[in-house]
Amino acid sequence: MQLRSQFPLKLFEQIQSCGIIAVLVIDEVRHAVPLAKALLDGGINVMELTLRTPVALEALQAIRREVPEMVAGIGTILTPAQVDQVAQVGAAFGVAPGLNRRVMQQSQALDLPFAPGIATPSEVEAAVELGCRDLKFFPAEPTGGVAYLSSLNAPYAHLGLRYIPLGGLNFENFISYLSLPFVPAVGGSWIAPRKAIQDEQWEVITSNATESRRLIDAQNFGDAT
Ligand SMILES: O=C(O)C(=O)C[C@H](O)[C@H](O)COP(=O)(O)O
Repeated sequence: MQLRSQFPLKLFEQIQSCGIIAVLVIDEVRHAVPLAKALLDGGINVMELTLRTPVALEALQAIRREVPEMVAGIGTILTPAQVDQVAQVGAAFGVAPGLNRRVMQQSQALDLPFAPGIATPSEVEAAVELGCRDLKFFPAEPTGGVAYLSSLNAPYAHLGLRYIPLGGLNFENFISYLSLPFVPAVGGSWIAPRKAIQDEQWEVITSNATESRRLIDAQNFGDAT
């Protein structure tokens, strides 16, 4: 079985070389641009704005306009109609906490790079059936972390699946995931928690990003492709 990445090579390489997708819950559109700049200043150029707040799509448009170096995707995509909206505003990619066949098919129809969420073997197999090679592992820590993911992937190792773990990651644990050869990047909200965004703590966010990037650079990871 030959699976193709849902992500075009350039996008995959951008995600892999950043190593971290900053997950963001944004309450006010005016926070979008300073937030994106704060992340960039700390060396993080991949972000996911979640559709948990109504301003996410407008925030993404502002970032595309004013901070074009930022690779901005959308998360928490739960319906095919949301896939349409996300593709229309030019998101770089989409993700969801879970696997929804209709959402996946719509993203394929619209050529929106999309990684569905998986946490069990049955979900992995459903994603594989839909032709997915790139998966989001969610919620990573409560499900069993690095040991669980290694076990989960073992029967599928010949398929070359790649996982982006999210859920419960922080400064202490995210590096351990990146040492797995089938993990090109991780994601999470530890760099820019919702409260820090609400309080406009841009220097804190830059410093969290810088520290996270420093931890990655201190390792010597092999090529995870
Ligand atoms: O809704 C989505 O599409 C998501 O991407 C969910 C996020 O991955 C997690 O909410 C991040 O979890 P924390 O880092 O523990 O806050």
